[in-house]
Amino acid sequence: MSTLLDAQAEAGGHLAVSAGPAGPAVTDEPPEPPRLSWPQVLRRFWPLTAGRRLAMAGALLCFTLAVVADAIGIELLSTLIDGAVENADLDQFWHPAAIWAVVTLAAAALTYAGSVLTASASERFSRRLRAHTHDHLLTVAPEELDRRALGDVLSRVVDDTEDVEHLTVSGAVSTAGSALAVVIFGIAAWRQSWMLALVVLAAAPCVWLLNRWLTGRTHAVSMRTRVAHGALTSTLEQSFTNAALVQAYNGRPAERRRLAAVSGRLMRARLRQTRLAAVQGPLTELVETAGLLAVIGIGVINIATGDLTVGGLLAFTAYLTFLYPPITALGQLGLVASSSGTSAARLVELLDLEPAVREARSLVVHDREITAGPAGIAIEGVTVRSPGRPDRLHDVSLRIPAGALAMVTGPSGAGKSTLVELLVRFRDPDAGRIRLGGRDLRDRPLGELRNEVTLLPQEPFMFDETVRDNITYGVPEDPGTGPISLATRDSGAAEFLDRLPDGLATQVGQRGRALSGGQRQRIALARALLREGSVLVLDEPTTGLDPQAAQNLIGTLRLLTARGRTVVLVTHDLGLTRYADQVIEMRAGRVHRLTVSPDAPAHPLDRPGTQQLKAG
Ligand SMILES: Nc1ncnc2c1ncn2[C@@H]1O[C@H](COP(=O)(O)OP(=O)(O)OP(=O)(O)O)[C@@H](O)[C@H]1O
Repeated sequence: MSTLLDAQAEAGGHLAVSAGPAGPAVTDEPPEPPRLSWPQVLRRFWPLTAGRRLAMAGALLCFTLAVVADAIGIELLSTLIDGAVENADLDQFWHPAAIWAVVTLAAAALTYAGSVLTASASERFSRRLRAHTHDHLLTVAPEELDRRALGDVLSRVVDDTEDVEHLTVSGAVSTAGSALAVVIFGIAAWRQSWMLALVVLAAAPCVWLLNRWLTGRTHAVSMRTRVAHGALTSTLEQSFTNAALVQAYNGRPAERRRLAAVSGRLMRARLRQTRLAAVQGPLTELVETAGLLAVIGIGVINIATGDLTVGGLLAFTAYLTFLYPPITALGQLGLVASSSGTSAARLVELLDLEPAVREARSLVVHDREITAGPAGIAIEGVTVRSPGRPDRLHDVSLRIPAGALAMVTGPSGAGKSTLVELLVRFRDPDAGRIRLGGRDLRDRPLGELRNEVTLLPQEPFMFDETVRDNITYGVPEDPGTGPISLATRDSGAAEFLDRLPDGLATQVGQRGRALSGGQRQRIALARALLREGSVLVLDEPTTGLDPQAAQNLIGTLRLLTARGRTVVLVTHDLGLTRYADQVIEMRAGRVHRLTVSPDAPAHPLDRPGTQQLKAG
């Protein structure tokens, strides 16, 4: 199987770079995908708002009504100034004041309702998008995920989904709300005095243009911040996951330099971002103050000519204060759209990764008569290509009878793990086919196939749960104590379970750190044995086992084959091959030699009377 070192070297990754004498070389970040425009983001992600659109529309309605209520409040301010204040008459105070209080209360309630509705829609959208992305990534070939920096993948699933939400749900609602607020306040101001309304509306483009100008500058910096942030996460992730190697090889100084380099980039980008943000506030305030002074100046002239009342002028200044926030928000729209558009592109890149294999379009069974047949495996002319390199497998044909114990051996890189990947359909062959019980693997529902063919991977993967949870992983219903005891006995796990502090309830820790390598191996084996599929594929299961445990494992596997299960075991341990019914020796992607024990079960497709199936 290709190793981590291979994968990292291929990806131009951490280890490859750190090997150089140049010191703190920093990995090149993969090029960022081109940013998506807002309409593109909406087209792509709008379907995920299904079921939330009513809440979004409700929120927009609430915000709009709140703006109308605010505009009525401003009108009432004008009435109060020109009536009660101008004439010093308390009688003219109570009625408008009461209405104003009610209207303000209504505006507050509407704003609250709008915020709650938006949050409910946006949080549910985020949850759905994260689940969708997570689910999709689990259909992608595991090696495709291994190729990428984990930190970067996590940042896309956690952070970029938030940005996409912003553009699709909360940002969409608030932008529509801001646009409506500008229209409503604009109309209300126009009704008071068209001349002052023109002044107010003339100031609006200035605020908008200023924010747009700043946006362009901020975008480049925020991109740099984002990239530097991703590099920092990846560097930390690689340092920590390779901590044992770093310590054993005195790699701390190199890691420190690497971290200093990426941290420095993040620091510089953040400082630039802060400087720009610090300029934005005062500049906006300057333009707003200029607008306010213009309104007051022209207002004073209008009051002198009798075209405007003091209340009217106060109303205008209030309109200005209410108008600028939505105008500013609209001006910053470009920034939000561009930074979220970048996030969306990063997310779409993950979502566009092709699943390793596809469900069959038609699950019609062609070989009806053998669907319930034994789980013999027929590998027919299978080739797996690797661009620019020799074929990983080349025209391999094999038959493994149901109930046989087949061992696959061969030097490193011979194609053993590639064969395993094909049997569990982590990928499909580029040519040829594999049949199980007579049916092409591609014609079976994936779920059914994965229940039928159990894989024991080379690496004993562990979740940070209890031993029991790890053993029963992937079993739909709690199997109960009996089958678990049987699996732990057959795998040899029972031997050490009693010595664990809480037996089956012991927490195994991150990646099973609380267990030894051999213990992890046996728990993984128990997990595989607990599953009831008719084929068991084991990739180097004896690594980490002592000779006695390896012998016991063979005994267990022989028990399984006696019960009719087919076992394919990849091993470098040639001492084990004498227990096999078939030994398949691979070399350079081809079957070099096939040794069949005389006692080996016959393949169902080779039995007389089943010849027609070969044609099917
Ligand atoms: N993801 C990959 N992309 C391209 N080529 C690959 C990939 N993984 C493996 N290979 C190549 O395919 C060939 C077969 O690799 P494979 O992992 O199947 O060998 P193996 O016999 O299992 O080796 P080992 O005993 O070291 O695990 C090798 O030449 C390897 O470099």
